[in-house]
Amino acid sequence: MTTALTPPAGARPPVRHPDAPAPGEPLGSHYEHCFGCGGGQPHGLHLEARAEEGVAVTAEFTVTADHQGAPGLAHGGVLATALDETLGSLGWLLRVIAVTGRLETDFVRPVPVGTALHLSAEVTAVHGRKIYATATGRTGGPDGPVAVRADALFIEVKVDHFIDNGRPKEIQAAMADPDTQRRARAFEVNP
Ligand SMILES: CCCCC/C=C\C/C=C\C/C=C\C/C=C\CCCC(=O)SCCNC(=O)CCNC(=O)[C@H](O)C(C)(C)COP(=O)(O)OP(=O)(O)OC[C@H]1O[C@@H](n2cnc3c(N)ncnc32)[C@H](O)[C@@H]1OP(=O)(O)O
Repeated sequence: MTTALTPPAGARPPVRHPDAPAPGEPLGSHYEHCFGCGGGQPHGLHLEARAEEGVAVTAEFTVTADHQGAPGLAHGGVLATALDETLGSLGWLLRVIAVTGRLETDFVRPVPVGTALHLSAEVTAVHGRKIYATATGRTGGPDGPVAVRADALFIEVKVDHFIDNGRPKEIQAAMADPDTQRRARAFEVNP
C-alpha cells in the first residue's frame, strides 16, 4: 500500500451515521445511469450493495461475457470498477458524498466469466475530508478465496462537485428527477 493510502496520525475510526441504512438494507443506486450501479444503464455492472454492521457494505456482481479482457476471463478494469463502486457506496453509511481520489488494486486470481464476485468493503479511518477504505472480492461465496482486493482514498465533496463539473445535459436531467434530488439532499443534511 502506498503512503497516500496510509491514514495519517490524527485519523479517526469511522462513525456510522445515526440515520444510516440498517444492516441488510439494500442501498439502491445513487444514479440511474451509473455504470457501476444504475438500473437504467444497459452496459453497466448492476451492482447491488447492502449495508452491513459498522461502516461496511457487501455487494455481488456476476461477470458476464460482456466483461472479458482475455478469452473467458474478466477484464481487470471491470473488476476495479466493481471494487470502486462497492467502496463508493460506503458514503451511504457515513452520509457523505465522496469521490475516489486513489484506488490501488491487487489482482490475486483470474476471474472467469460466469463467476459471482462477492464484494465487501469497509471504511478504516477518516481524516478531515479524507476517507480511507478497503475492499475485497471473493469467488465461490462470501468466505471464498480472495480474487481481487483494493485500498482506496475517497475525498468528501459537496453536491456542487457534480453540478460544476458534469455535462449540463445530464445535470439538468438529474436535477429534474425527484429521486436523485431526494438522494442528494439526504447527503447534504449531514451535520
Ligand atoms: C444534481 C446532481 C446530483 C448527482 C449526484 C447524485 C447523488 C450523489 C450521491 C453519491 C455520488 C457519489 C459518488 C459516486 C459513488 C460511487 C462511484 C464510484 C466512485 C467514483 O468512481 S468517483 C469518480 C472518480 N473520481 C473523480 O472523478 C475525482 C476527480 N478528482 C477531483 O475531483 C479532485 O481531485 C478531488 C475532489 C478528489 C480533490 O480535489 P479538492 O480540490 O476538493 O481537494 P484537495 O486537492 O485539496 O485534496 C483534499 C485532500 O485529499 C488529498 N488528495 C486528493 N486527491 C488525492 C489523491 N489522488 N491521492 C492522494 N491524496 C489525495 C489531498 O492531498 C488533500 O489532503 P490534505 O487535506 O491532507 O492536504
